Amino acid sequence: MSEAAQIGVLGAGAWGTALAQMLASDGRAVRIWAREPEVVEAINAKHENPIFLPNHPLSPSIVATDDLNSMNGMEALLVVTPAQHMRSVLEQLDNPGALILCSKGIEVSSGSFMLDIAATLFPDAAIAVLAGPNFAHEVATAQPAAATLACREDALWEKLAPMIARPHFRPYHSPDPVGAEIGGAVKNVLAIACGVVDGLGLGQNARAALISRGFAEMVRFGVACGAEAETLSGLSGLGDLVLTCSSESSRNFSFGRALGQGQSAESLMTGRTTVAEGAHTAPVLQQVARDHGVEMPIVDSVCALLSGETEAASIVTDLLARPLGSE
Ligand SMILES: NC(=O)C1=CN([C@@H]2O[C@H](COP(=O)(O)OP(=O)(O)OC[C@H]3O[C@@H](n4cnc5c(N)ncnc54)[C@H](O)[C@@H]3O)[C@@H](O)[C@H]2O)C=CC1
Ligand SMILES: O=C(CO)COP(=O)(O)O
Repeated sequence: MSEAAQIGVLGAGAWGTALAQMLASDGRAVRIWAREPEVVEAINAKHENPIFLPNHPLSPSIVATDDLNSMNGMEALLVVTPAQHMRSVLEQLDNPGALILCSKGIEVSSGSFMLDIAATLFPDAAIAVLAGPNFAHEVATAQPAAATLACREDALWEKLAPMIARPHFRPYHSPDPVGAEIGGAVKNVLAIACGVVDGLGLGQNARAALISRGFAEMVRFGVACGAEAETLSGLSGLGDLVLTCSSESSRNFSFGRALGQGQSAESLMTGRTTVAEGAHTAPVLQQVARDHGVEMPIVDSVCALLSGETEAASIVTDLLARPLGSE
């Protein structure tokens, strides 16, 4: 029997489950909250999560629960719900300990970043952001990965880093949680655009151009929202952008690819159990960017495609037809 868990994971989708497995890879006790009773049952009885992370055996030191109350009072709690559900889940806690935000998105109903939601709900809590180029299935199989663990206070980094670091998972400190979370939220929308280009068969040059110009949008937006440009050049910004824009393992890239191949956004969203965060974030990102006076033409194109206002083929023509200017 292992000791009581000091670290918890809120949300047992692919990423929450993979993080729990990474944390438990040295036998440490980890408690994970799952929304679905069948996920709780499968993790506890069979040490697997066939719904959200199939074919990955899990450590028996991971204990799942459907009781949110039992997630209070832990030393650290990784928050890994989809962005649109983070508020409603966190609202049910009253004393969650240090929060490590791992969701990548902007709340549609309020235009809020995850950091702002968590800080409003728990003004006294220590809050960090964990973000980087990290596909769940690779982290779950202990393939090497690195991520940004961003928090303003050095003391919090010193407390959390040894709780999170494992031989195959290396966190790097950043003092800029705003930048770390913006990189993760924006890259999902840009990955949809890269998927569209792939689905249309437009080639590698076009994709590299989109990644570079998308990164310029990310930096403009981030800096306008108070991020450091340096953070956006790191793991949680450029690193995650490159990963997500280059692989069919990305749900956002695959979503965009299907759009590029002619499927509608509506049909791709219907009945979906896994999350393509960029599809939710795109319109609210566009709005927040406009509020800050920031131009994001690639994000605008993704929004037009998602709303059915334009077709996949014409978004690329429209981008190429923009007035010529400096890089
Ligand atoms: N999968 C990955 O490789 C990575 C995912 N992320 C981020 O982690 C977050 C979670 O994504 P995944 O774990 O991949 O999810 P997933 O797509 O594997 O699973 C969907 C999740 O949504 C939850 N859910 C559905 N309806 C809900 C509701 N009403 N209230 C609360 N939860 C609800 C389900 O319980 C499940 O945990 C996202 O923001 C994603 O961008 C970050 C890094 C890597
Ligand atoms: O955030 C991720 C990798 O860092 C996962 O990307 P997708 O949500 O597009 O699968």
